[in-house]
Amino acid sequence: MKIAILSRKSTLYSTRRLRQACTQRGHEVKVIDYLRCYMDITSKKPVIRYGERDLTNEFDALIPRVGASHTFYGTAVVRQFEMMGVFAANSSEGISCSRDKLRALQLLAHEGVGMPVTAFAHSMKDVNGIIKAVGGAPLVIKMLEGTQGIGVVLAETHKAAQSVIEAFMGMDANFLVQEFIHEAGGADIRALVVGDEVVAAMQRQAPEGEFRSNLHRGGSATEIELTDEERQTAVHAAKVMGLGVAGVDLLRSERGPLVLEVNSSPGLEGIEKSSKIDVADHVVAFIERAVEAKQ
Ligand SMILES: Nc1ncnc2c1ncn2[C@@H]1O[C@H](COP(=O)(O)OP(=O)(O)OP(=O)(O)O)[C@@H](O)[C@H]1O
Ligand SMILES: [Mg+2]
Ligand SMILES: [Mg+2]
Repeated sequence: MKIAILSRKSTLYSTRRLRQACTQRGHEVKVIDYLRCYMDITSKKPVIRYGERDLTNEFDALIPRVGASHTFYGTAVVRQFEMMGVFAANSSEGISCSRDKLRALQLLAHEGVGMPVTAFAHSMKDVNGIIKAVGGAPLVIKMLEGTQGIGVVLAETHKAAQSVIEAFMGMDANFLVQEFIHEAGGADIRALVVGDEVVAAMQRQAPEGEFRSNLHRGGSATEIELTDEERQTAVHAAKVMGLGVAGVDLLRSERGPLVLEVNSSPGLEGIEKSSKIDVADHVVAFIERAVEAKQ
């Protein structure tokens, strides 16, 4: 097969590993900077160009690695390839869906995927209302644009919750308010879903005195064995988002696994190193099966 990896940089760990896996499994592979793809969307036959090159009939399959800051353009490029009949490991729909965090959580909840009790509001008049909706303090407040744990705040008292929520509202920031899962103990689980199964998992543990387990906040990754329920929850969440490849973040709670979010371009470095599993190989094998089933 001819496979395109849509990525801004061929030197990134995940991009490198995916490229290696394609080659090792006997495929031709090219890394394409999706921000340099341009398209004629008006012609009857979709066209996609990359500098001087016409990519229109070049590839059988696509591995999108669209960065969070380029969702809009990146998904347009993926959509253009899809309209040319190219199989995408993650569809443009799936990527868009998971990137809109609020919408994603609403869909997951609707499909019965467990998650911390989550609420959002717009008006200052409803501050006490949303605090009550999630069961009162302690609670977690998250800015929707945040990443790597930045913009995630633990408010331990009602007063603290009120003032942080009012401050976010005053800045016109988009945020949600969430029940604090105390028993997670500063740890979360990343489950890497490929197709219908969890192929690798890791636990991330926050350092002493911190509740956020993000590796960028000093968290540490270790191997972990998931329960059947955790596996099923992760696979179900990826399915609801419509993603073939997904990093599903879970908390362990007294009422079972709770999903925090679903990532469409999960990083491979932390998880491959801590689990010692060749995740990239699983991704390419999944693409082979999907393309074969389509023919
Ligand atoms: N409701 C919660 N109860 C307990 N701990 C939580 C809760 N929500 C988040 N955490 C902890 O805080 C960390 C960061 O939260 P979250 O993953 O939601 O935001 P983020 O990492 O900034 O966003 P992104 O994953 O998109 O980069 C989680 O990994 C988890 O350890
Ligand atoms: Mg996170
Ligand atoms: Mg994330």
